[in-house]
Amino acid sequence: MTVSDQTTVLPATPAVPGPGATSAAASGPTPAELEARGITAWFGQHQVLDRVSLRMPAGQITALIGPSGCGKSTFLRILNRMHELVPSARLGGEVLLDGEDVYDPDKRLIDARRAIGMVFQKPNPFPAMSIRENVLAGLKLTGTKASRSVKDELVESCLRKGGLWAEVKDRLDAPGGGLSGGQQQRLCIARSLAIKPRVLLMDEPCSALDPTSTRVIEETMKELAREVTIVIVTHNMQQAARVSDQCAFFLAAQGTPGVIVEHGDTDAMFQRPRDPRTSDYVHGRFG
Ligand SMILES: Nc1ncnc2c1ncn2[C@@H]1O[C@H](COP(=O)(O)OP(=O)(O)OP(=O)(O)O)[C@@H](O)[C@H]1O
Repeated sequence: MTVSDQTTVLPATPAVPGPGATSAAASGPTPAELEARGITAWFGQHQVLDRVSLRMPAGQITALIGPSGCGKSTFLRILNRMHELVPSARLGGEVLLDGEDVYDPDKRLIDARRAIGMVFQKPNPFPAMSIRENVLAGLKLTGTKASRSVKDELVESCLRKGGLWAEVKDRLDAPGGGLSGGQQQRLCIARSLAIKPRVLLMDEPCSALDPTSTRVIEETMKELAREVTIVIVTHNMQQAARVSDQCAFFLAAQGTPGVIVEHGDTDAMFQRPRDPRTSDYVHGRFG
């Protein structure tokens, strides 16, 4: 996906701590396993994925890698039902969150988006809102009431988890738009965490950032993986090798939909790939 999604980040993650959430900030969410089974996807008549299956283990970081246009972002957006926002989009297959069908017609869309948050390529805080208001935006959007102390606790805990607290704790009322790009992205991560997702999807979250900010976000991701399963799309092979536990290599041969060529433990994928196409890709020989 080469465009950021300014309008859908909050509707994609609109959930909030439950009623009476006095320990909302203190109690951590539990990471969930996500499993895609036989995912096939289309935009109109254009089929972009063909029977893609992948298990993304709880509490681990799974990196989706592969050349441009092979369907990584589409796959990611299918995981939290954002694909269906595109009018021409269709899909087949199943997505299971800890064994429960994310697309079950009896389940509410909001629950899927609550459990499976998303961070986009381009940092997209609400620029005029304060840092504090940005973190709490999910609560505001859904009209959930919480006491000042609960909100304070939530703001601090999410900013700490996002690796931003030390840099902003003395200016929580300053506008989010005044932060650097890397800080804005960490603010977006904190905002996603405020609704306590069990899985966090990240679509090239560092591609607009400098190397220093990138490393800070990578450290943040590794810390977060203890409490939220992470699935990241990245074009940066070093990043995939540094942060992920598992990798899935997507490829779409000329004129055919994307498939997963190989997936598994990241070290093995980089050091002993089974498929020569994976070897060529991870060693920079194409893509
Ligand atoms: N909203 C859309 N409408 C129509 N076609 C789309 C849409 N989004 C993506 N596609 C097409 O689906 C295919 C897969 O795109 P996708 O963005 O998922 O690939 P990707 O692997 O994430 O690419 P990149 O690495 O460049 O972001 C491409 O052919 C793309 O043109």
